[in-house]
Parts: sequence; structure tokens; C-alpha cells
Amino acid sequence: MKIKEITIRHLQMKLKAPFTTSFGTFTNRDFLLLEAKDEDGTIGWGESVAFHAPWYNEETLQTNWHMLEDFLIPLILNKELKHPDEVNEIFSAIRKNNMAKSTLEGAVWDIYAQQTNQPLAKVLGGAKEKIEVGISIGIQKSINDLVKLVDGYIQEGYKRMKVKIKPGWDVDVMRTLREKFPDTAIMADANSAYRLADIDLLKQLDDFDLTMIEQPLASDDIIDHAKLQKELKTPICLDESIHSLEDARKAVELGSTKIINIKIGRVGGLTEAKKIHDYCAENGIPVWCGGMLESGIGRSHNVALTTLPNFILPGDTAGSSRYWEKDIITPEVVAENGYITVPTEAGIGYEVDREAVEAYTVAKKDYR
Ligand SMILES: O=C(O)CCC(=O)C1=CC=C[C@@H](O)[C@@H]1C(=O)O
Ligand SMILES: [Mg+2]
Repeated sequence: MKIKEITIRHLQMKLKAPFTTSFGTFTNRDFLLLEAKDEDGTIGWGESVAFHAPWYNEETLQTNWHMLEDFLIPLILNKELKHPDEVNEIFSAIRKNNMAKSTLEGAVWDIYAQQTNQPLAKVLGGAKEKIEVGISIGIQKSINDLVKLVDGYIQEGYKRMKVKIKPGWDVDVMRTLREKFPDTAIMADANSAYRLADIDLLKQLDDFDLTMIEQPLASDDIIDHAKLQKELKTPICLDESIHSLEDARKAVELGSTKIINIKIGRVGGLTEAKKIHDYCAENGIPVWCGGMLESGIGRSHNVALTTLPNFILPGDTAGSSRYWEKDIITPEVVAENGYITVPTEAGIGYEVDREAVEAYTVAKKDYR
């Protein structure tokens, strides 16, 4: 396969509900969508999960565009590729910038799956016909608002609730949720809001039978997480700290984590995500697929990856309707009773709605 043309589009999609982070609240999702065409005219799609601001990691929509245009596209355009794994190898010469790398690598995987006439899930080595998914809920104005949201999602059939916590919005919140929903799988995502000095407060969360506490400490730490895990009954799950197979190996060997949230963009693409999945499977570390408020393109890649056997915990790949009035794929990703049926068509298994893509496009550039 030889990629002959690439188009990068900046899309701006309005979120159904504002998304609050440590950087503040945003009402739109701005992201890059990459369309690649090979010499046979086969078209593949990739999505950058970088946000418009560097609050989750150091990458942004703009840094991704720069890295793709000035470094990553020139390394791939018109190059003979036998397998998408070669992209990970070619990009190893470039430091970090994983979300930018993943954007282009994902499109190459989509083309490869179409050319071998297989669903993306199958070429990745997945076999599940449906995947179990949960829902991620941001910080709300009141505990009562949160309870209503959780109740609604349980009625929709979602079986796992991920609830963001931070100092002042943690123990009381989790106690109330556990009292209201004694049998529901509940986990907390702290997004690095705590320090090792908060250990006594975090130990109080052990009373609520949480499935895990995601990334309680600094986003670049595995040492303090190892110290904290020794004191906590609840498993720690790392997200932001894990950027590669090597990071995963070191964190597991140190005892910093018992569960890993794999996000394709954060680790540089599907090839690295598979390597982390396989390592964790060999070492008894369950994984699940995190979310980054993706459109249907990124969501379809998450669905495909989650079909691998060690994705044994529900991930954050909710249905398209969780975030979008109208997604850019047809059919949209639909979660029914907490499950998504895996597409069986070749490639990502969804059609791209070009009319919707153009409607959301605020900038675009072609590369040949
Ligand atoms: O995409 C989704 O539905 C989940 C998004 C989500 O929970 C997160 C996205 C990015 C940073 C965090 O806020 C959180 C996470 O850390 O997983
Ligand atoms: Mg997280």
C-alpha cells in the first residue's frame, strides 16, 4: 500500500453537554480528522484526540497539525508499506507527539483492513462480536444532579459508571452513590488531582467497593503510585502515566498499577496499543479502552481495539448520542443495554457522512 493523498480537516462539533476539566469548561470539541487515500483509491480515516488546549497532555490540535504537516506526513506519503505496524517503526525516530502519530497510523490501519477485506477488529486480532461499555460522567453542580444522571444511564443499560473526583468532590460523592446504587460497578477518575499526602483521604474510598481509582496522582508518575497502591485496597488504574509498552512494563513491575486504561492516541496508535494489551494479558493486568470525546471515527477505532481478549473491563466508548446531536458516521455507534455490536464490514465498518464532515469543517489542507 502507498499513501498518495492526505487531507487534514479541523472539525468543530458542538457537545450536547459542556465538558468540565481542570482547564475549565468547553462546549465544543475541536479536533483534526485525517483522510488518507492510497494508490488504488482506498480511503482510510484517522482522528486526533488532542484537545484544543494542553490540559490532558502537552499535545494540542495545533501541535498535531504542525507535527503531521512538517514531520509525519513526509515520512509516510508515497512510501511503500506492507503492514501498518511499519508506521510505528518509522515514527520511532520522532520523539513523543503520540496523538499526532496515532492520527496518521489509524488511517493506514483502516486502509489495510479494507485492502485485506477484513473488519479492523479482525486484523487487530479481536474476536468479540459485541463489546461491553460504560459511561464517564464529569463533575456536576450537585450530588443530586449526579445521582439523577447515574440513574438515567443505568436505565439506558450502562453497567459501569466512571465518576470524576477531585478534593472536595470525592468521599461524600462516592458514599452517596454507593448507598443509592449498591450493586452498580462504580469507578473514580481523579485526573491527577491528588498528592501522596492525601493518602488518608484516598484510603476512605476503600469503603465503597470501587472497581478502581484512575490516575489519582501526577500524570508523569509511577513511583508515588506504587507507594499509594501498597496502602489502598482499591486497584489503581493508570491513564495519563502510560505512553508506551515500556511505561506499562515499568509501572507493572513497580506495582504502580493493577489495571491500565489504554487510549489509542495517548500511546501513539493501534500497534503500540496492541503491544500493551498483549503484555498486560501475559502479566494478569486487565485493560479497558479509555475515551477522549471522540467523533465516530475515533470511536470506531476504540470499538475495534476493545474486541481484543484482555479488554475485560467495560471502557469509555459510549454511543455517539452521548456527545453528538449528529455524528460524522452512519450508522452511528449505538450502545444497547451497555453493549456495542462490532461491525463486520471491511475497515472501520461505518460509512463517513461527508456532508456532516464538511458542515463541521472549519479549516482543511491537502497533502500530495
Ligand atoms: O470519551 C469519553 O466518553 C470519556 C472521556 C473521559 O472520561 C476523559 C477524557 C479525557 C480526560 C479525562 O477527562 C477523562 C479520562 O481521563 O479518561
Ligand atoms: Mg482518565
